[in-house]
Amino acid sequence: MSKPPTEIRSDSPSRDFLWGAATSAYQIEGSPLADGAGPSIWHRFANTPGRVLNGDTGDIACDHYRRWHEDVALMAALGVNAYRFSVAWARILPEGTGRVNQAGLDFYRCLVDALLEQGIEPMLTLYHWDLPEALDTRGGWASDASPGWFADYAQVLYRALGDRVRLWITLNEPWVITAGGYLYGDLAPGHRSLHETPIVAHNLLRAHAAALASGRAEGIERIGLAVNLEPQYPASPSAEDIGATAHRDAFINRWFLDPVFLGRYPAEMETIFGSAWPRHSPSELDALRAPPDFIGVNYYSRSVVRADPTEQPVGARRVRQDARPHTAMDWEVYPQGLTDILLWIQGRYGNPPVYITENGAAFDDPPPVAGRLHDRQRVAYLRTHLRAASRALRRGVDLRGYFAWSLLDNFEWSYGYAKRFGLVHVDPVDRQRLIKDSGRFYRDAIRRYGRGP
Ligand SMILES: N#[N+]C[C@@H]1[C@@H](O)[C@H](O)[C@@H](O)[C@@H]2O[C@H]12
Repeated sequence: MSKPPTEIRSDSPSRDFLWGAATSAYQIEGSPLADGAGPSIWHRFANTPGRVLNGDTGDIACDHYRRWHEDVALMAALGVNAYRFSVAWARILPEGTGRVNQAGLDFYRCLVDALLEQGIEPMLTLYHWDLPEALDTRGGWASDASPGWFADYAQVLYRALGDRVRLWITLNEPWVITAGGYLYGDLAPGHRSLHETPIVAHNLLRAHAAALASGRAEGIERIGLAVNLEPQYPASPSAEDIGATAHRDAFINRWFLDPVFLGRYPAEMETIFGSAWPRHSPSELDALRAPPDFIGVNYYSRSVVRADPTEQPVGARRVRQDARPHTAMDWEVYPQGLTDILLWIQGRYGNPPVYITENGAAFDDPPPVAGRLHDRQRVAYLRTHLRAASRALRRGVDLRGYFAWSLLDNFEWSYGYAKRFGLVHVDPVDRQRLIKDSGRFYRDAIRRYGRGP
């Protein structure tokens, strides 16, 4: 059995360092229309032929909607003291606004109560990509009304669960919501519009600010924003590659964090979008200033960047590092990038509290044999990235916790079930769960380092 990480310590600035696992509603729950729930854009998108690999959908997924108690027991067996999950908006408000579906609230209340009974801290993500279909027909995130819809939805949840849930996240990866759903079109709702993209991004930032304000009014004290961060490194010292790297860094890493912390967009955005970039007044920009109580960092890999005018709209492309290992997503395994991006946050935004809200890897796991699944590559990925997090901790980053992505093998969006990130294997036929070696490794790491003195 692999040794646990040798460098993670529990003497983080906050003694209640959280060791968790993360999931999202559409990726694990199944039963998307059960008990009065309305359809989401992912229910429609996945059931549209050609949108998802192998025609996979989240109609069953991990069947978590019916097996949630089993999964809470799994978490207890792993020894996690936190669990990050998302709420399916359309279970709570089937039409997106207005009528509340009590059965939806009851599901999440039962889940939260079961977590608390096991001493597991819930971290609730309000939005993880599954907009109610009813709101998409009213313009979705491109609608000027969308921030208000989101703030009202958030208020329903704050009032229903605010006495039990202490850690909230407004949006998961606004960059992916924007770029995947409205620019590149590989994610729901599948738009490909250069003009719509910055409008959506602006509305998401307005929505985050509105949900933060709504939470403050309800006495919620710890509200974060989860962002995908990918450190960018120039492929050469040439001015072209350095310039292209700065553009890609603005596009991926600073587009959303600069407005919420600094009240301004990166200067590169206007160059990237050209005439499609809207004119924002000073008051509109200042209204975006809504610093979260913590940043959720979703880290997977880095990019080595070369200038490429054919790669629009950024004019830059990632250069594959063939000499290094890659995951099944063809992402370079680069643990140092996690240390670097945590130190970047510390320096740029004044050392805010940070949780690593997602870190993990898809690999083509071997099949289970005799009740064991030896996912050695994932064990190595976790060990090296936990060490990378520890290096940032030792340099004063206010790191409060680490959430492995993911608890379960689950629905990987447009890849369907072809990409598996879980600490726990989910049988594709009967959905039986089996803790992988990586889950055992994580459990040992938590035992040895997570709850220490
Ligand atoms: N791809 N990939 C894995 C993982 C995805 O499954 C999550 O839903 C997202 O928050 C983020 O993209 C990361």
